Amino acid sequence: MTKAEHLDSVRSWVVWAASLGAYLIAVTQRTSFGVAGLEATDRFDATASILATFSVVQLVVYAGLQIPVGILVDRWGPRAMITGGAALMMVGQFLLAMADSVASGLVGRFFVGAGDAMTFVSVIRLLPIWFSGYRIPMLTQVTGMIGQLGQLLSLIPFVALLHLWSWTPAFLSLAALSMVGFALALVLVSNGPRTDEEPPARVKARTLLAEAWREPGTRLGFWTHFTTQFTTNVFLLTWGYPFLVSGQGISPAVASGLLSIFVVVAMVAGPLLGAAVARYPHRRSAIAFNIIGMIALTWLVVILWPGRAPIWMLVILIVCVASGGPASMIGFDFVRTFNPAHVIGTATGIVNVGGFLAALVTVYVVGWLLDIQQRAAGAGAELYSLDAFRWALSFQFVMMLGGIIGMVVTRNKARRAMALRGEYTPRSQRRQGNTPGNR
Ligand SMILES: NCCCC[C@H](N)C(=O)NCC(=O)O
Repeated sequence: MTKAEHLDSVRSWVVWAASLGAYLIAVTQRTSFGVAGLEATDRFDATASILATFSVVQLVVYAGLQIPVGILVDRWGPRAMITGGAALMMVGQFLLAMADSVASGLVGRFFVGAGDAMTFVSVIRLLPIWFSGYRIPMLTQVTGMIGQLGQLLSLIPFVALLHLWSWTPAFLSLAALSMVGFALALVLVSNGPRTDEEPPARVKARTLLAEAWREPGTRLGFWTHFTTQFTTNVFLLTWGYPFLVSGQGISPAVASGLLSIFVVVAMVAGPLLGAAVARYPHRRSAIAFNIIGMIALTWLVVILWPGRAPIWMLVILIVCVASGGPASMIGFDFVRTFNPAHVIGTATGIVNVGGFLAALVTVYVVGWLLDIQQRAAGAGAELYSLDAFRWALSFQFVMMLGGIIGMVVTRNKARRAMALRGEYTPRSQRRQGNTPGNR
């Protein structure tokens, strides 16, 4: 069979580069409020919990919109969603630039979270439209990896502008940056040539969702994303820094250095995993299980370590936890290979909820476990003691176990479905040689 002419063409690379630019800009918008925490405290006269509300609103909006966004990507195509997302982020940052009360600031952040939620799923949806299958695992990894560099735009030029020009002009420049993302998507991104596989225009959202969810490969992707990604988010978004500084007694400067290992691991592990998945597509779940095993084992060692763990052990822990981010992209590869083209957006949205949902639950429960231990210990007890962290962070094992059970059950279902289609032969029935292997 000859491949379609548009696949892997110059146009494909242009579309990918433009959509990647729009995603990188979305990550900049996503991370900009986090680096403006002190200025936000002044501007809104806010307490720590009000400040945290801004992040929670954004995360809840992001996770809550993944499935509707996935359905809309399948209905309207990725281009409309990326341009729409950039427009919403532009409005959100403009509102935030002008906001002088917590309520108006939260409305701005709501728009930013909504626009951000529309971008990643759409960019991932473009890959099977424009590229041959063997390239997609690597491009998926590189998309995730380069997109995360948007965080550097927040950390360096945006922080500089904030100090140089103050709140309103700095956030207005972010609104202008979203305009660049909007123009890139409008001019250079295309949904590709029409194919016979496109659904009738008015297919019901419920039908798309049911079709995507019924496919065990989608649920395998969801549980893979859920289990691999959440420890990374929990560490980076909330509990890693206090655990290192207050629990393990590491200095703030060294703790920040340790957190930067996440960027290095993403850069190295992303392409390695992309190459491994492309070369051994039938071993994707085994790769994910191995990474989850390494994360669980290193957490167990650190939690059971008598006293404070040595720094080399903390480095090993962070390297393993950080590899969960790139490993989570395997979830999207399951979506691509198990689903028909017209539900890939919806299925990608479902999968992308996994890691963020697990992180939200874990962040909350770990905080609650720290609080109740402090209350139980009586007045004056330390909130962030090492022993309190040991118990609280052990909750991650519960989530990991739940995720692993989900992965095993859905993998077996996916294999059974494939066996019925003649695409998979169980190990026990495999004769040497040419039988389809496992997923
Ligand atoms: N190199 C790590 C990239 C992790 C990306 C992550 N798995 C993900 O799902 N991201 C969604 C997003 O919107 O950024």
